[in-house]
Amino acid sequence: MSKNTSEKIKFVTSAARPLTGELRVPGDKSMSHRSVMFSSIADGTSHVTGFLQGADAMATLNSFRAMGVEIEGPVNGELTVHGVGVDGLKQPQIDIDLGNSGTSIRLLSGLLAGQSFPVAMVGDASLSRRPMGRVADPLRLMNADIETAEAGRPPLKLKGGAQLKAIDYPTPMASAQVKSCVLLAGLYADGVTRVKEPAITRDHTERMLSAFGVEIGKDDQGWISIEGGQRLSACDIDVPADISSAAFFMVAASIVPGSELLLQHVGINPTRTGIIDILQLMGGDITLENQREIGGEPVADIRVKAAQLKGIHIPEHLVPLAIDEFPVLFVAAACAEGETILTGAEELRVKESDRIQVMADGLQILGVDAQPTADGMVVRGAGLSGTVSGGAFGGGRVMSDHDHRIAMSFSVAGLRSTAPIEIDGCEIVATSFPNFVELACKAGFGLQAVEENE
Ligand SMILES: O=C(O)C1=C[C@@H](OP(=O)(O)O)[C@@H](O)[C@H](O)C1
Ligand SMILES: C=C(OP(=O)(O)O)C(=O)O
Repeated sequence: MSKNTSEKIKFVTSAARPLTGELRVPGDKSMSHRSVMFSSIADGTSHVTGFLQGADAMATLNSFRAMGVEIEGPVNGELTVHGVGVDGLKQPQIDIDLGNSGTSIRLLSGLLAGQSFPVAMVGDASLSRRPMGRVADPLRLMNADIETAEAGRPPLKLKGGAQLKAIDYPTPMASAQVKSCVLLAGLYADGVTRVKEPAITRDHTERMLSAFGVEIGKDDQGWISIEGGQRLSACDIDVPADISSAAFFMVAASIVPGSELLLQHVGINPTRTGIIDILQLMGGDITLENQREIGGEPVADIRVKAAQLKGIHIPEHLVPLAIDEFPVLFVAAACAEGETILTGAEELRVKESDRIQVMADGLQILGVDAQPTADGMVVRGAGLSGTVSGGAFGGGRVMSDHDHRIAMSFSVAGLRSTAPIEIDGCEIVATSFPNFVELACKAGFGLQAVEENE
């Protein structure tokens, strides 16, 4: 598959065999972004291994290069970053282009709000539709001069030169990006900045800042605190495989009878393991092996065997812990016996696409009874026997809406489809999982990436 996202690629599924073997999916996207951000503003030279060489993390990396940071690599996931210190970034000569990446633009707004220079951040058509008021609001409370386009959308313009002041900020939504934005701005603020979230979200910012020597507190009321003026000391970061990428294979091996896959070296931070909990509640056969801790993050090999899944009402407290996995969980639900109900997941509507609507549209095209709701979906599963001889999906042509996770989720649906599924707009898969087709085919998928002539 091409990494050039300007080429149009469609995926076409075909007959699969049971999925077997051992594989390592690419590095965690959230940690890859943070590894570059934090090592760039650290004192000294940091080494990163396991870095995700996907378009989103590369957008973050290129923005620090544009701000004068010398970065060697990535070569085979290895980077050497010559940190410039918290006050060493330089004004970029161009607008920073963050492509498709919400994490990049939202974390960078916090990190750059306290710099002495102005900066403008832009993105692709999808990012340009996503809400930025959620970061602009707290940053304004901290005294940042930040401008958004109409309705709080990108581009984002930071004037620079503001002396930030510390705030106490209860985030209105469960969002690690908003929490991280405020904490990173807090690094540049006078006093102690505190953030409290309505539900626990991924804590890679807190863990990785600690690894760089920053003191981060958390009290028993859930307030996370950071004192401004701290410096970061260079360190080495080993990024484990991304559980959000492993999720496609967890569902795939669960729904194809006779499958058994071992997913190696996957990050199992408890703020990310909602996918495992939900699949287990549905009857999935998933076990963790060789659990260990690497660089302050828990890691394991994950063994997944085929199982007859059953429908459940997904507990709402698991929603933020599996927030990126719902597109593929809807595919699992379509193969389960009975009804699966998702509620409390309205955040899915403001991701790279409206993941509730786009998945419901595609599932309906494939013959699945999937009803979107304001904050989730109701999916009536086909069970093991399926609609036709083991199939849970009919074939058809579905849209990814240029959303990487939707494209990969419908590829997983192809494993239990009675006819080929054609998925449009799959060049976007390169944002998080550039070698998806190669690994999927190695495991037993029938999947082809085809260049589309418009
Ligand atoms: O902080 C992060 O790295 C991320 C946080 C989540 O977004 P929200 O903060 O919008 O929930 C998640 O969906 C995204 O893929 C990565
Ligand atoms: C939501 C996602 O990423 P981001 O917000 O960084 O674009 C994702 O990868 O599913």
